[in-house]
Amino acid sequence: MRVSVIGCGHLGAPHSAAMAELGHEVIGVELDPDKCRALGDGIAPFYEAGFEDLLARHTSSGRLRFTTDLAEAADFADLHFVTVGTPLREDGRGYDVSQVIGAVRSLVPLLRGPATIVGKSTVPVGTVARLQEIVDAGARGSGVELIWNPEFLREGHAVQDSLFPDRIVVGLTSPRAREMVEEVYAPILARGVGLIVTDPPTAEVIKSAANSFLTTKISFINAIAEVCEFVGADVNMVAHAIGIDTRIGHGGMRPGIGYGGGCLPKDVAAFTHRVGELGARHAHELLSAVESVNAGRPLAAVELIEKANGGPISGRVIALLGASFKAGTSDVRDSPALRLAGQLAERGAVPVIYDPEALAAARTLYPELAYADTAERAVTDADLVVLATEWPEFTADPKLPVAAAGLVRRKVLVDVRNAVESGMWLAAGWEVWQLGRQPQLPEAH
Ligand SMILES: NC(=O)c1ccc[n+]([C@@H]2O[C@H](COP(=O)([O-])OP(=O)(O)OC[C@H]3O[C@@H](n4cnc5c(N)ncnc54)[C@H](O)[C@@H]3O)[C@@H](O)[C@H]2O)c1
Ligand SMILES: O=c1ccn([C@@H]2O[C@H](COP(=O)(O)OP(=O)(O)O[C@H]3O[C@H](CO)[C@@H](O)[C@H](O)[C@H]3O)[C@@H](O)[C@H]2O)c(=O)[nH]1
Repeated sequence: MRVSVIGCGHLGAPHSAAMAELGHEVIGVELDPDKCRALGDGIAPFYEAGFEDLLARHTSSGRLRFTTDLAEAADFADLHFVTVGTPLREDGRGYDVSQVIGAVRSLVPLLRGPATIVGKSTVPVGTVARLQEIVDAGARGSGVELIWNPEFLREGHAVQDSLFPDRIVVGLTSPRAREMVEEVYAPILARGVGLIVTDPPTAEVIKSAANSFLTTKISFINAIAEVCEFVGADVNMVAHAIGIDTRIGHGGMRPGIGYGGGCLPKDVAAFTHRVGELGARHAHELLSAVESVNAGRPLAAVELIEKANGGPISGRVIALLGASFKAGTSDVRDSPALRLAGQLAERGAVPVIYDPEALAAARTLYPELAYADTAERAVTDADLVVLATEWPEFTADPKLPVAAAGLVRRKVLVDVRNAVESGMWLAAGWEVWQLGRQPQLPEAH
């Protein structure tokens, strides 16, 4: 099939490469000329595990190319994915859907014959109905189908999640639209992946509900971490034990500094606002509590760091390992690690940040903070080491605690992601502090 992917950011770029991998001929449309050029040259404009290889393979095979010209894509493709951004509005009151509206409004008059538009951006309920009016008013003839196909991929796993999703959800209104979906995803569906076919408003709510549930689970375990601190219990053990119950499950329940990134914070904020507007009082109360727990996590981390330091941190040099919002990506949008760095700096400490992939992005966003080009340089002469993003090279490489032990002023690790294998740090003489747990001391090991 000939497909276009309009908006080649963290979702659209991996999606375009995944569509080429499925065997389609793909044209990606990206407004940003630098990003567009890099993608066309097979160079990923951001780090995403496995993406650059796939991109390079399909740009050189000729099955995947990129343009800034929407008209070229309109002429070329039969099916158009819309993957542009839906940031939070500046006043925080819901999404800014102007990129989505703008993309569809520009595309529709360019379509010369039957075509299918498949929206993947995350949008508030009611957006598809607005877009349908634009399609109905602007299409030159009949035969332009609009489908909503929310995306569930996680950054850091974008390629894998695009090619091997848990399920595919589509909101559509005609048998022809269903046929187009079945054709474009045929290789995935042939593996037995479930296709959930529903109406557009239900598809919209499914996406908002999924992200709201994920944040609820994270805030739930973080609230329990707070309880554990009061009573001297161990939140990691609690999460492990309750997760064995299959109704609860272990996935997405790692306690820590809270959720960040380009999706969960804005999606739950926008949905909370929307359910409030709708008058869904209980949903509003529930989601407001989820957000409130999350907003309190950086402070909980700062308090733990102060405890580990034995008092105020003003003047302390703090090595901060991690800047991206999670491991596996260079994305620093709404990064809890950088939020924490800001709070430490506000208290007079000197955070020195290292990240294996996100340094350039972090430097651009917060040029006023201090950075180091290696983990070793970041920890040199540090009073404390804070693990802020759970990259495996920090959590699971036994060489780091040994090397760092000889470079720091004090061997104190504060792991605000509850992610390290503490045994290797304890064995190298470190104290290990984690949220919702008692500190672990090397002599007790
Ligand atoms: N990032 C994820 O993992 C993920 C996962 C699922 C859903 N989503 C949703 O997907 C959407 C995109 O998210 P993202 O993280 O990729 O955002 P992003 O900001 O990284 O990418 C959006 C891209 O669209 C481009 N763009 C905007 N208008 C355009 C137009 N008219 N024509 C061509 N290009 C245009 C922008 O230049 C940008 O590169 C959002 O609604 C988001 O909530 C994202
Ligand atoms: O147990 C957990 C899991 C995640 N997080 C944090 O939560 C945030 C989001 O993590 P994750 O959900 O893995 O990453 P995203 O790539 O933002 O993906 C989410 O947002 C996407 C955009 O909507 C959806 O498509 C995905 O299904 C949804 O998981 C990050 O800061 C994580 O560190 C935790 O604190 N504890």
